[in-house]
Amino acid sequence: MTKEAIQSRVDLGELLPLMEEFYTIQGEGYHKGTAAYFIRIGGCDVGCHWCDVKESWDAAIHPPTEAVTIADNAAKYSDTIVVTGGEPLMWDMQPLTSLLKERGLKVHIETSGAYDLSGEWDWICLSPKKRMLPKEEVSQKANELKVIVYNKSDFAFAEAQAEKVSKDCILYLQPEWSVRDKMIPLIVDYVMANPKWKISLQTHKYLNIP
Ligand SMILES: C[S@@+](CC[C@H](N)C(=O)[O-])C[C@H]1O[C@@H](n2cnc3c(N)ncnc32)[C@H](O)[C@@H]1O
Ligand SMILES: Nc1nc2[nH]cc(C(=O)O)c2c(=O)[nH]1
Ligand code: SF4
Ligand SMILES: [Mg+2]
Repeated sequence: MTKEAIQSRVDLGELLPLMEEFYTIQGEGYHKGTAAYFIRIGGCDVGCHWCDVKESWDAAIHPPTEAVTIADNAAKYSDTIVVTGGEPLMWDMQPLTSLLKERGLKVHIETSGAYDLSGEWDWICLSPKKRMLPKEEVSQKANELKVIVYNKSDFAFAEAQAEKVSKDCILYLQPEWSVRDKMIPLIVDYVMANPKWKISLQTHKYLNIP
């Protein structure tokens, strides 16, 4: 395929810059503890300074991979698939998610919501970022809102984001990993004072699994 042909198939979402895929336990949020196959798509320009997957940011270093190959492979491992990144919504997720749904799989996304919603999802985890606020449609359709708490100002940001989600959306505060010892006590106090929120921890890091 020529460079142009590859690019036009990436633009259609038929090829996706695949960084890695792995079978593990969902560590975070509502589905934590559930075995799931993770598909990590490269490319993100949101620029969180504490991002734990900065190697994902440059899409150009991740090979354009057939969505059908990704779906066929994922189906061998699990009935629950988590599409993450990078920022998966930078790409058209319709081809990949319809291939996963055709195979009878439950399809979840981890997203900042900074790009328009594409794809068919059984579960949307929205983790909004101040630098690039979520699109309204993603906020409205989110099943869980997972706000990362790096400093005290993130509580006010979390409340503002909670105004934009549906009434059924489950609300989580998750400590940023590098400051967890400092922020966990503040999050504990905040959740006890504001019990519409729950705590989410990156339990996979405590379990030493991917
Ligand atoms: C790496 S991101 C990829 C998906 C998407 N770009 C997003 O931010 O939602 C996956 C999840 O990890 C969270 N995350 C990333 N770095 C983190 C860190 N250092 N501490 C806690 N959570 C982090 C993100 O907020 C997001 O919920
Ligand atoms: N086990 C595990 N759970 C996760 N939940 C969200 C993750 C992500 O990076 O999107 C993640 C991850 O990287 N590993
Ligand atoms: S939006 Fe997600 S992948 Fe992008 S920098 Fe932030 S945490 Fe990392
Ligand atoms: Mg992760």
